[in-house]
Amino acid sequence: MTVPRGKFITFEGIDGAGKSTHIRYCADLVAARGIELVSSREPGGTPLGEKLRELVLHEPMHLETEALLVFASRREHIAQVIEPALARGAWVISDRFTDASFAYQGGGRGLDLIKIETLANWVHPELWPDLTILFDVPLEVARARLDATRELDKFEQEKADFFLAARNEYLRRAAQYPERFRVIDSTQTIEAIRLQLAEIIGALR
Ligand SMILES: Nc1ncnc2c1ncn2[C@@H]1O[C@H](COP(=O)(O)OP(=O)(O)OP(=O)(O)O)[C@@H](O)[C@H]1O
Ligand SMILES: Cc1cn([C@H]2C[C@H](O)[C@@H](COP(=O)(O)O)O2)c(=O)[nH]c1=O
Repeated sequence: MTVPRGKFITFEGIDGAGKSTHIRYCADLVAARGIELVSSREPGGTPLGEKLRELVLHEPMHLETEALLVFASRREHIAQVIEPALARGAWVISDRFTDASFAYQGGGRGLDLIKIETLANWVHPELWPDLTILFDVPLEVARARLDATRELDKFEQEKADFFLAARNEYLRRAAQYPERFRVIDSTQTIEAIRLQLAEIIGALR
């Protein structure tokens, strides 16, 4: 008997938008349907990917090196985690994927979007998420949430212009791919966001 392929769901948003807060909740929604759920993140998700994450988040580097490293981490993540899980019918929720490269390396750092498109076509020509949930929030709100919590990494220390450009690129992609993206107004309460998420995840078959 052939197993139906699993669903690939990605969570996106600028740092502090609130995506990580909702991953466990969505994972539980999926698991409650009796579906195997794999929860992962980028950069990272594999032992090598986590080493690359440390470099990307903490070492200064050329913007193209940064782009190449996030795609190297992604290649490993797809080969070791995402594809095997989808093939056995599991659903995968990844905290970020290639839309983050468009937003951060493209929007934020100003890397030519054609180069990111080229890397995406090389690394995952056939694979795109079935659903991308974009947690959208004004920069001031995201910053206030971050400042209240932890020590900031290299990206989180970027200036307002970086995040404005990253947010704009996310919104541009959401408008370009409306069939894949769902945009959540992340200034709402956690409870209100959960209600929306339950509807979105519940509709995914
Ligand atoms: N809707 C919300 N209302 C109020 N506070 C929130 C909301 N969502 C998240 N928070 C709080 O904001 C902080 C940042 O949230 P979270 O870590 O989920 O953001 P994130 O988008 O995953 O950030 P990063 O990408 O940097 O990991 C946390 O302290 C969390 O409790
Ligand atoms: C996948 C990906 C991520 N980034 C950046 C975005 C964030 O600042 C960090 C990841 O940290 P998080 O708090 O776990 O979300 O990495 C990036 O610049 N490019 C990417 O492709």
